[in-house]
Amino acid sequence: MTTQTEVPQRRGTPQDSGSTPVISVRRLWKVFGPKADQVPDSEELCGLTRRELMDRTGCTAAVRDVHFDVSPGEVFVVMGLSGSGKSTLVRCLTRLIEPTAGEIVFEGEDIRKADAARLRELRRRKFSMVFQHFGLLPHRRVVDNVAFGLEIRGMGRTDRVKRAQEVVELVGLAGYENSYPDQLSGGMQQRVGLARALAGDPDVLFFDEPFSALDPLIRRDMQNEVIRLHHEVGKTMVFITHDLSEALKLGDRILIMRDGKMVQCGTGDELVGAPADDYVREFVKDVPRGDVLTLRWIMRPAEDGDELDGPELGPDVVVKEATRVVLSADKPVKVVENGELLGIVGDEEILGVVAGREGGA
Ligand SMILES: Nc1ncnc2c1ncn2[C@@H]1O[C@H](COP(=O)(O)OP(=O)(O)OP(=O)(O)O)[C@@H](O)[C@H]1O
Repeated sequence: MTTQTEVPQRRGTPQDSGSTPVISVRRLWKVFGPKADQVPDSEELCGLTRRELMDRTGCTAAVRDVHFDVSPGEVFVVMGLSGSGKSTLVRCLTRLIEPTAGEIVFEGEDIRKADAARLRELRRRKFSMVFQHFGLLPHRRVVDNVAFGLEIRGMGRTDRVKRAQEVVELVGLAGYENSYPDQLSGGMQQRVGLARALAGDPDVLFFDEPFSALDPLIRRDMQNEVIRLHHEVGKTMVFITHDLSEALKLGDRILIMRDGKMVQCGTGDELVGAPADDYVREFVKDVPRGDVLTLRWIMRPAEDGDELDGPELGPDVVVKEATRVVLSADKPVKVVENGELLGIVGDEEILGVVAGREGGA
């Protein structure tokens, strides 16, 4: 039996692709094991598979030559199967794990050069993490868990309780301020985790498989919660998951990893419409294509004889949302961007998606 991957509606992409990246990663390596730092510099060792490298040197290359940029306000998802290097990669970004080689620039600052004091400062003020195992302090009430980071920063009690109260309300936990973690369900505990991460008003939120331990309905609620919060607070987010539907739902862009290497980095429609290889193709094969592909992927050039006075839609409209307009129009829909006619879409193209005939995967 094949299961269809659920793909809820993606929201609009907020990132401004022309802006300076918040995080910029170049040639990043993390190798565990003896003489790890020799690996990235050795053409011969770099060419080995993970298994061969382990057999030859006893080293595991968890992250291999990864590069990407994260734009301000973007939700950037790192996706891959267990052991593909997601957690190691994201922990390298905040130097919870020391990278072996490569460059990580955060808001213009070379993170690899930061000393211990600067790293502490960055972790307190600029980064926040939300983990799968919520990491709440059991003997502290919700409000004091949320205020914990502010306390460490030295904020006075009145101010930190006021701020904690605001974020408790923001994540929908008003009324539970005085509860203890073990009095809350898993989903609610993770809301406390979210509130705690937001309390210090960080520049980037890192999520390490935060919802993996939650049951599917709660998980869906929490995904929607992240989308809502993202709309409200507009934070840059880096989100690890092994779940494609979660990646497609949350991610403006998705980096797919395999064996420590990046296989493809792109928007959901790029991964589905133009998978980089068979590995990605296999990943995305059960995605309902009409939910992800946009008109850009299915339009055809206008030809002589096409009637060009039909309705207009933009190229980034998702096929599912365009279906009604296209099928009810008696002329092809024009795909127009900045006044320029890019192509047309008629019943044929829409039905092609339904039948899985359009190009790409
Ligand atoms: N401290 C370590 N020492 C040696 N090898 C490690 C260490 N941490 C991770 N690895 C190895 O690095 C590889 C990547 O691990 P990582 O935990 O980053 O993957 P992941 O994609 O996050 O997997 P999961 O979803 O299971 O957490 C794995 O082969 C893992 O065994």
